[in-house]
Amino acid sequence: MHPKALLEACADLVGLVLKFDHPADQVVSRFFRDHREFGPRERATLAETVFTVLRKKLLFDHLSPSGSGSKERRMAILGFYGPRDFLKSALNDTEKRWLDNCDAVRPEDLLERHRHNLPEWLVAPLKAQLGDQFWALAESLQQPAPLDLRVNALHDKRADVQKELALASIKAVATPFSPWGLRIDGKPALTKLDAFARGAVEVQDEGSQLLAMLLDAKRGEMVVDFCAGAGGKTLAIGATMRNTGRLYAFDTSAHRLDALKPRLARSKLSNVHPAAIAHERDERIKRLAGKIDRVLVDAPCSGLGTLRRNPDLKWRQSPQSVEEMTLKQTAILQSSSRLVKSGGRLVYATCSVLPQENEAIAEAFSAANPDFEPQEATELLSALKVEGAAQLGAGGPNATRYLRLWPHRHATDGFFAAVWNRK
Ligand SMILES: C[S@@+](CC[C@H](N)C(=O)[O-])C[C@H]1O[C@@H](n2cnc3c(N)ncnc32)[C@H](O)[C@@H]1O
Repeated sequence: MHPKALLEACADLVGLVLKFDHPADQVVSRFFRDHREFGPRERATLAETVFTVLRKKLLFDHLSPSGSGSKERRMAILGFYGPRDFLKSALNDTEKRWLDNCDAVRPEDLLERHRHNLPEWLVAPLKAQLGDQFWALAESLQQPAPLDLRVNALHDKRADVQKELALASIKAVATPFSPWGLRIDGKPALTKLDAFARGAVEVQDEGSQLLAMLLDAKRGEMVVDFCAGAGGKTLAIGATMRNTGRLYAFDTSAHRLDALKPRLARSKLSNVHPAAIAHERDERIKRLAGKIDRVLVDAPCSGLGTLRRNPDLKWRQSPQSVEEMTLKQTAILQSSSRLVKSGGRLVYATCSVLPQENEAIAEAFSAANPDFEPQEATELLSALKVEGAAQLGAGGPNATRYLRLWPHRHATDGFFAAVWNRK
């Protein structure tokens, strides 16, 4: 495709995404459905360009007024994903000079907000937690996330799948913490691979894999994945149960559970029972009260730990939306805890980096429920032979109690987990 046409398409898509009417990944998918003319490479350019614009929006808002053409076009030029000479062949002389001037701006001459590209309300709680490390986090949140796979340990060995991928010219390295994970170079078309079709691999961030491990579900148990969504963690848990026992996958969104079905078919798991529930106090939950060995609550959250993948969230969330989320999280954790039988395990997890959605929810739950004994999450992972598990804790006074994963420290999304055993 001609560079000029591709840049124009990038500008159109930037314009659509910056309306913030819908999540960016949905806007991008819809654009591709409506424009079948783009091949895989052009799609990659389009998607990465808009995601770069979202990641560096404050910087680009600062640089773009000095340029010419529409705002969408200026933003698309600044965020363009591809070789500079290819981009320049789509620009007029004025735009080329402007881009050279923008490229020459030195980071040290920029204001802080143009370097971290985060909304102010998010900066304070992150600095309070991280101190100087805040800048390492801010930098990592402006990069694309790596592509992680989970090998279905029920049928395949990680080393074998790694060799199989190498034969398809896909370089994959073992993830440092999860024994099931492979980290891929680039973004190859995985769905065409036999390993994908037969359910040997699923796309899943290493951090999500560690959350599923923490539940430590065993053969023959009764287990609930309370907020199962499209079942990323459900599939990992079903495999640790060696396809035995009963694993309920609950979610209030039947639509999300529908996306679990083809994945379940590929995985060959037959112990998973997806069910849409009306809300966290659904009749089904009451009937199972006190009968479940292990419950995972992968709670709905702000998603602010996934900004590498969903950079629009930093512009779509607000202190109010986070506050509303915490009410939901408290209610869901309390209700789902009723399922846990005596001696059973409860895991609360989020992909947020905010203490309000994490430690605050866990501590309030512990205070209100003395029959649930907090466990040391990193010690549980050490016992499961996760190498370097001690590095996965929160640091400070709760060094081992909570799992706290960070993009800049662990190369995973930002995740939190708390674990209790019921007395
Ligand atoms: C973080 S996502 C789950 C992701 C999923 N566990 C995975 O690994 O792919 C949170 C899920 O909670 C669901 N949810 C929201 N409110 C709920 C409720 N009251 N009870 C159960 N699930 C709920 C949402 O529909 C969403 O799918």
